[in-house]
This record gives sequence, structure tokens and C-alpha cells, in this order.
Amino acid sequence: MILNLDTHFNPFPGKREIQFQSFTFSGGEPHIKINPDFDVSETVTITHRINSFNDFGLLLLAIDALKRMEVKLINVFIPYFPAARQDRVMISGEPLSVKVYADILNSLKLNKVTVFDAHSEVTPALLDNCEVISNHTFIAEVLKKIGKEVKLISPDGGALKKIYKVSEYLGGVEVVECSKSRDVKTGKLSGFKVYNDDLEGIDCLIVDDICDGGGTFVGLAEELKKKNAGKLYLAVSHGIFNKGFDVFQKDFEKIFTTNSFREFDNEMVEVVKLKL
Ligand SMILES: O=P(O)(O)OC[C@H]1O[C@@H](O)[C@H](O)[C@@H]1O
Repeated sequence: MILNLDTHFNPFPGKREIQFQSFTFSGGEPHIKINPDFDVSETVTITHRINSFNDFGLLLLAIDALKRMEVKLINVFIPYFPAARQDRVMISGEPLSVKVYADILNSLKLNKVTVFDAHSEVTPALLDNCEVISNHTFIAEVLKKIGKEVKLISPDGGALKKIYKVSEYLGGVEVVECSKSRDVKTGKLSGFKVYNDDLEGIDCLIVDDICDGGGTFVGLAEELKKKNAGKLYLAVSHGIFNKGFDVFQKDFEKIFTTNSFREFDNEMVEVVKLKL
């Protein structure tokens, strides 16, 4: 049984859905009422796209309601895990945000928590009974859509381990390693480096987990262009795109993402819908 808290997001098409009503009280608090017309002895999988604290709150309320209805086995599918990037304390005074979310979920004794393309190994290490869905089939689908040979571009050291696994899954597509620096205090990016001088006319697919403002990818695109690379494509599992898409217009042919975070309606972007 599936409880899709975000009614625009259904990664389990065809599975029976539990009906519910959710709304926000006038004071701003989320609320939910789950219809009791289902067999509580079955496992229930809650799916939710979390991009605000209220979204997380609604998830917690739904878990509590199901427990009170005596559902014993509850799975949760949160494709984009909140604060996954706040996985270490960089400077004193910051919280270890991802652990705050993980601790709350762990306290609820869930049967399974599934996340899609975890930012780092920290999220699955912190969560009890965690399953991570890799980006392999997403990237394979992207390559099919591009329909020609590309090199895979790893934007930084953090993405390397994952991109080599993708390359292996795809039968050994060549990987180009790159690096960048980010100022801990200001978040400003600089010093983009591409460790391959043989990119003349070569089409490139940059692969990463998250695109937020896009600075990483625009900076990298400029370096790739200096090496006369061919067409540039970007594939990110979780699209936030907080600065919109105009920033990519000059350098990129197309951007691929999934619907793990939200929906998109822009001709530069092609969305591969998540299906489990
Ligand atoms: O440059 P923007 O898009 O803001 O940020 C995205 C980058 O920041 C990292 O955490 C992500 O893994 C990605 O490399």
C-alpha cells in the first residue's frame, strides 16, 4: 500500500494508494486525516518530496497517524533527503543538520527509509534501515536521450566515487576528473580545473547529485569550453535550480534531472520521472 503525500509525485504507479486529506491550519501547522479503509496488516510505504520544514512535519504526522491505526511496517521513500549537504560541521556554531533529521526518523523505528542518490555516505550511515537507490538507471536513460557518445565529467572529488560506479554500470564510459574550491565562509566558488587536455570537439555530460544555484556547472562549463569541448549536457539527480535556467542557456545544450525535488516546465530541462 502506498501513501503518496505529494499527490503530484507517484514513483509507484499501479500500486494501491491510501486516500487521505491534508491541509494547513490557520496558524500554519500541517494536518492530515488518513482514510481507514485499508488492511493495516499490510506494509505501508509513504512517499514524500521534502523541500520545506512543513513537508517534513507532514511526513512525521502521517507516520504517527499510521502507527495509531496499528500499521506495523512503515517504509518511507524520501528521494531528496533534507539537509543531506549539511553532513559535517564546517565552522563552529553550525548544526549537523542531516543528523537532526536522521535522529528524528530513527526514533520512529521505521521498517525502511529509501533515499535516491544520497549526497554522501553520511546520510545512509546515520539512518537506520536505509536503502539508497543509485543514479545508474537515470544516467543510462539520459545517455539514451542524448543518443551519441559523450565523456562523463565529474565536477569535483566528492562526485568521483559515484561517477566511476556509473561508468562501470554503463560498460566503461570514459570519465574526466575535475576540481573546484568553495570558500567555507562565503560559499564562493573558484579555481575550476579539468584534468584532461584531450576534449577538442568531444561532447560532455556533467554528472552530479544536486544542482542548486548552478555555479558549479557554469564555472566548469567555462573551463570545458576553454578546452574546446563539444556540446555540454548536465545530469543532476536532484534539481533545485534556485537561479532558474537562464544561467545555463549560454553553455549547455540540455539539462536532465528527475522529479525528486519538484516539477519543472522549461524547454532546457528534460525530466526523467522516478519509478521504483
Ligand atoms: O553549484 P550549485 O549548483 O549551487 O551546487 C551544487 C553542487 O554543490 C554540491 O553540494 C553538489 O553535490 C554539487 O556539486
